[in-house]
Amino acid sequence: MAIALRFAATPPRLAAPIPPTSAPRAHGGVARVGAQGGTRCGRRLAMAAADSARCRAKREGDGDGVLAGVAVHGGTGAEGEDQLSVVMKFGGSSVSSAARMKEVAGLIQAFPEERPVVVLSAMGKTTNLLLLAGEKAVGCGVTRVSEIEEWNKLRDLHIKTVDELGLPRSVIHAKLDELEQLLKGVAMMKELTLRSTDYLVSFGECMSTRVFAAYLNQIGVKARQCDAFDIGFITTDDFGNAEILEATYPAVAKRLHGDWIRDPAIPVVTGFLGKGWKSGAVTTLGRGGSDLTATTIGKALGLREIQVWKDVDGVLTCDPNIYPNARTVPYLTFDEAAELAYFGAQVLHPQSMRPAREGDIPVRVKNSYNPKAPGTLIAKGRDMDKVVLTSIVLKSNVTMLDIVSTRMLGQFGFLAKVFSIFEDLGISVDCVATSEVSISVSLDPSKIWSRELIQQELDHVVEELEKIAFVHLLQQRAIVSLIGNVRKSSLILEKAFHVLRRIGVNVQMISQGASKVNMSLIVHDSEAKQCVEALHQAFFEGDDDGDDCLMAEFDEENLRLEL
Ligand SMILES: Nc1ncnc2c1ncn2[C@@H]1O[C@H](COP(=O)(O)OP(=O)(O)O)[C@@H](O)[C@H]1O
Ligand SMILES: N[C@@H](CC(=O)OP(=O)(O)O)C(=O)O
Repeated sequence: MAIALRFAATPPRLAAPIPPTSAPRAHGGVARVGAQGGTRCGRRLAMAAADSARCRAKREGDGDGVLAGVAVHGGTGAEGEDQLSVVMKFGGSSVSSAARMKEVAGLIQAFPEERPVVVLSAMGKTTNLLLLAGEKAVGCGVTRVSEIEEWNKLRDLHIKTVDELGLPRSVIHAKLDELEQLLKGVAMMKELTLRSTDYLVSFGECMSTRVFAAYLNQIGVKARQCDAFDIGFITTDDFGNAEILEATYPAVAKRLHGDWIRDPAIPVVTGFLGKGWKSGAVTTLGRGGSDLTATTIGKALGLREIQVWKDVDGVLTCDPNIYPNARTVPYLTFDEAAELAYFGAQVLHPQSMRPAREGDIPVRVKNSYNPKAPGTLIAKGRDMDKVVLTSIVLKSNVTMLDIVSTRMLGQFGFLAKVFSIFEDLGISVDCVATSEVSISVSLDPSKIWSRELIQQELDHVVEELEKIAFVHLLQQRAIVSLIGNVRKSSLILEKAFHVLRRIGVNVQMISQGASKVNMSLIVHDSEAKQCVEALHQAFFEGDDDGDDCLMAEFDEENLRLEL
C-alpha cells in the first residue's frame, strides 16, 4: 500500500533560520533584552534597534513612546485606535469545546474598547492526546494508526467543535490530514524524536487558533490566525523546552503591529510554539508555555496589560485539587508569582513572569468561567507590610539525596564536584541544604514533558556520587513551599513548625534563600497533603482578620496563646 508521506518523522524546515542577536544562555528562560535602560519608550526603541521601523518612530517624534508608529503606554492613558492594547491568553481549559469558544468570543466582544492580541492553547487535553498518540504510533504499525484511540478522540473533538460552531470543515481538514500523515510517518519510521514530538504537539495550537479565528470572523469580529513560528518567535533548538531568544521581541512587534496597521484584525496567535533558530523547525516552550507566549507578546509590543484566562479565580493560596478551601490571592509581585511557578504551582509557566517583569507589564490572572471575579493582579511591587504568607505550593514525588563526605571538612571543591556530576547527567536540583560534612538536595522530577526521573538515571547519579561520598537515596518525598514575606520568615517558620509538630510531621530538610520569598520544607509524600491542609487552615483560615484572610496576619499575642 502506498502512503503519501508528506511529513516524515523529521519535520520540514520552516524557513531560513534567523540568528539570535545574542548567544543563547545556557540556563534560565527568556533571553534578556540587552542594554536597555531608561524609559519605556527608550526600552522599546532599543528592542527595535535593528528594525527599520525604529527610524519611522523617530521621525514621528512621539516623545511619549512611539515604536514603529505604535503609541506605547507611557502613562498618559492616551491609547490610539492604531495600536493593540492588551494580550488575552486563554488556556486549554478555557477553549475545550465549541461552547467554551463561544464564551471566550463573548468575553472578547465584551471589551470592545480593547484591541487584544489573543493567544490560545490547544483545546482541552489535546497536547496530552497528541503525545500519547505519537507514543502509540511508534509501535502500532502504519495500518493501525487510524485505530489509535487518542488520535480518534482529538480528531472527533475538532470536527465536532467546527460543526457546532457552524464553520465549514475545511477550516480544520488540512491540519487533520497533515496530522494523520505525520502519525503514519512516525509509525513507519518507528521513531519519535524530540524534534518530531514538538512538531506533532504543535498541531494542537495550530488547530485551536484556526478554529477560533474562523469563528470570530463568522460572528463579525475581524480576526487573523497567526502561527507563532511564522511571526517571529525565535528560540533555541532545545526541543520540548526551548528558550525564547532576544530577536523575538523586535520581530514579533514589527509583524503584529505591521499587520494591524495594514489591515486591523485581532491576531489569534498559537501559544507554546516557536521556531528553532538553527534548525528552523517548530519548537515548544515547555508544558504550559502559552503563558510565556502571552507575556513575550506583551513585552514586545509594550502593551498595557497581559490577561491570562484560566479555569480558576486567579492564583490561589494553594492548589484547589489538593485542598478545596484555597482562596484567591488578589495581588502578587512578579517575584512571588515566579517563585510560585518555579516550585510547581501549575497555574503559571515558570518562565512566564520574566518578560512581564522586564517590560513592567502587569499580568492579570482571570477565570474565563467566572469573568466577574476580580482575579489576581501581578505587578512589580505591592504593599508587603501586612503580608505574611501568600501561598503554599506542593511538589510531590520528589527524590532526595543525602550526600555525606568526611573529606568535606575544611576541603574546597567538594560542592563543585557534586554539582558537576548533576550537570554531566543533565539532572536539575531543586532545593539544597549544606553542613560542614554533608549536602542534601532534592531533584527536580519534571524534566522534559513531565517525564519523571527514571530509576536508571537515579542509579547512575548515585553511582557517580559514591565515588566521592556516602550517598543515601530517599524517594517519595514532597516539597512544601511557603511563599511569603521574607522579612517575616521567622514568624512564618515558627507558625509552620508549630502546626507540623501538632500534626506529628517531622521535616526532613529545610531550604531558604537569603532574599527569596520562599521557604521549602521537605516531608514524606504520604504526609504532604495533610501538611498543606493544616498549614492552610492555620495561615489562611484560622484568623479571620477581615483582610481577605490572605495576609495571614496574626499577632505575637495570638501566636503565644496558640503555643
Ligand atoms: N496556586 C494555584 N492557584 C491556582 N491554580 C492552581 C494552583 N496550583 C495549581 N493550580 C491548578 O492550575 C490550573 C490552572 O492552570 P492551567 O491548567 O495551566 O490552566 P490553563 O490550561 O487554563 O492554562 C487550575 O485548574 C488548578 O487546578
Ligand atoms: N497546550 C500546551 C501549552 C499550554 O500552555 O497549555 P495550557 O495553557 O492549557 O496550560 C500544554 O498543554 O502544555
